[in-house]
Amino acid sequence: MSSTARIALNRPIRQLFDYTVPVELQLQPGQRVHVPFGRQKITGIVVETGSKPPAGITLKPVSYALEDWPALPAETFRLLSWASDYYQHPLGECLFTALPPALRRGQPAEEKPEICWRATSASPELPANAHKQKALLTLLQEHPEGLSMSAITKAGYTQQQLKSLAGKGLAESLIRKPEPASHTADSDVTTGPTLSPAQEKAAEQLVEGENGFNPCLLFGITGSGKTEIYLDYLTKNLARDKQALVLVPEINLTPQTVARFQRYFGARIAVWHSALNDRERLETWLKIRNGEPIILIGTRSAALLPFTQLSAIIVDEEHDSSYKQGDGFRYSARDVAVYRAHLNQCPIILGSATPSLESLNNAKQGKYKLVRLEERAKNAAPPSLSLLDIRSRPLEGGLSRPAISAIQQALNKGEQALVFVNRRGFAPVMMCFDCGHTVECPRCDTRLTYHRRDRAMRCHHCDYQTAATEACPECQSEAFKPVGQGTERTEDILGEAFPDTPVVRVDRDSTQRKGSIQAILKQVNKGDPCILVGTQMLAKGHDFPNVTLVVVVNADGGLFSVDFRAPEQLIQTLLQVSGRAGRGAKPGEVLIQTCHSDHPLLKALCRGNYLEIADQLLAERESGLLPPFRAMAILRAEGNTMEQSLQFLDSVKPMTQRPGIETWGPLPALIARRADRHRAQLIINSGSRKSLNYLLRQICQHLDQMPMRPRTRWMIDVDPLESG
Ligand SMILES: Nc1ncnc2c1ncn2[C@@H]1O[C@H](COP(=O)(O)OP(=O)(O)OP(=O)(O)O)[C@@H](O)[C@H]1O
Ligand SMILES: [Zn+2]
Repeated sequence: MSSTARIALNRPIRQLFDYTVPVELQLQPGQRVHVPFGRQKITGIVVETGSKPPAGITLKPVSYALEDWPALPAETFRLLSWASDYYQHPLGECLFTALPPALRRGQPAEEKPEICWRATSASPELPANAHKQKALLTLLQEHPEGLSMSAITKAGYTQQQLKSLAGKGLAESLIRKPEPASHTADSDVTTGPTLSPAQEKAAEQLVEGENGFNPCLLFGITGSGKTEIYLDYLTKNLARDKQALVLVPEINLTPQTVARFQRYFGARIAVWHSALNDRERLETWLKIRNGEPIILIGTRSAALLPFTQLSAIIVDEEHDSSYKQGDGFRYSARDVAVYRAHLNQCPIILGSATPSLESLNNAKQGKYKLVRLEERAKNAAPPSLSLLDIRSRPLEGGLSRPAISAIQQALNKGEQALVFVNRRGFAPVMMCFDCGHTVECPRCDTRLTYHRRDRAMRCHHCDYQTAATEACPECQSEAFKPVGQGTERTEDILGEAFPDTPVVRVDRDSTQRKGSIQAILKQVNKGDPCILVGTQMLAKGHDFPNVTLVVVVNADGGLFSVDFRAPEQLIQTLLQVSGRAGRGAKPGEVLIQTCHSDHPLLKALCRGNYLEIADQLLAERESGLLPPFRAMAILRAEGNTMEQSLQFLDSVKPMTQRPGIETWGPLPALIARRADRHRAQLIINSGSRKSLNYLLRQICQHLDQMPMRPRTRWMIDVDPLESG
């Protein structure tokens, strides 16, 4: 009799599928197989073999195995199974996130030779108006080694244009073999500065104590040289044949970090982030799966890759909210990484100048070792912070006189200034001063942001946009004006105030083009006087030695939010952006404009003691029965009407009425309507993680069996970062 296997598919359903296994196939968990599913044949992953098939059903057989080894080795498989249960996300989708797109589609797990294109020696005879083709031909001629199709499209040309050239015999294809993985010769590798005594002490503390699982929270102020510590740690402790994972919030923003790692480890460094193409992903994935001694620097999803020799993990800026996936499989890469270190019995370093309250609390409870670094590298002093009350001051485009003159002084001294604005676009609101009309998104409960550069009104919550108008669309009045500050507006004001100084804007809009952030960083790092204007993109990890002044245009956004995490996030952002000042030889100054200069949180911020603030916030969380003192999950519903969403959650609520569980709601979400979906939420809290997990599992089972009205979607968010 043939045996059976349970297979996970890449489908959003909490269900596995049984198949018979032909006798000649030896299957093991984690292996990729091809299976019939309905009328299709699709890729599946073996979860269990030798399982008992349900009685009375004739099973279809597995078609074949895609390879005779498990794409997901045992440790990765266990990690993802744990995550599936912890986050209540279907196992199939969890397992498939650990595969590169090519392998999800069922392509072979091997590096494909790459098809490249080059110019032939034929003499060009192109029509005079074929400008694009001519330009493409020139590009190909400049690259005799050949260009891949993806490089050609990235340069702005189409497949059609290439085909035309090939049709005329002007371009030809060639096959380029993947380069063999080069192992770095020792001579390529340099080391960095010697550690300062304070860094030395921290580095020693990191390795003290037990081998094996040894989580450390490296709490080092901004500019204290945490990256140097990571490098030193890996140099001394990572064996030459082992793998390490270095998680970073956003790789593209800080290309210098990768460059620093490469200086130490040369070709051992690989990167993993969303801008890689399918081919690059497959290549890196294979190296990791094959156990090559890679040090992988990657964003969120790197935490799920199939390492087989993992023996150290570093999570830089561990407080950063981009570690949490916001939709689908809502995992926290930081928390998954901690669990993974536990599975591997290997050390993990969580580093930050503003650690999350979760991690600080773990340190307080002795679960993590707290290692502190309280001085800046290179003898730089921490920046001095002060509040600028703007209630009674005239503002010019959101900037007060003292802020403008501080910028002037910095520029006079040949230094750079950074102005932080928490919104992109020109202004968050357009308002008519005659009839009071404001322009709202037709699909969301939000106002449209005015983008003057593109003459557009855009919703930052859905993809809606419309042309901007000069007059009020309601009463045609000319008194139709922008209200509030966005980066574009601040950029304009600064350009007028300082006509002889370059003003560089850094936000999602200005950095969309590939390479633009690199160009910006290059300009700033030349060190000539300039003014940087930008969103929290500027707060993250940058090391600009000549920035001595940071101005925060308005700090008040997070002070009165209903989201319980808002104060923590506000303080973290303000301290991180402040930390960009005075990292070189010259001292740094930070001016924070606010209408609430007597707010205790902001006053504490100016004393610069993050631990004091964190303790205060932790005390508030404890008395409010909030995380990290409670385990929290949110059941969210999205329906065609708010009533429908609330009713749905009301119908689930009775299931949660049991000892040890508290619920809040159901209530409409902070932005109740988004892209025409009406959103409501039920917050579920428990003092016991286990009880919460058990309850969530029951809720999922119950809801999976419920006949649902079409268009009412529900999802569970465990350890949510947004609760508004
Ligand atoms: N021991 C040292 N000697 C000389 N320079 C150092 C030393 N350690 C670090 N530096 C330099 O100090 C600067 C700040 O270091 P780094 O970027 O690692 O700080 P960080 O702690 O990661 O900061 P942040 O949290 O603000 O991003 C860098 O330019 C780095 O090269
Ligand atoms: Zn919208």
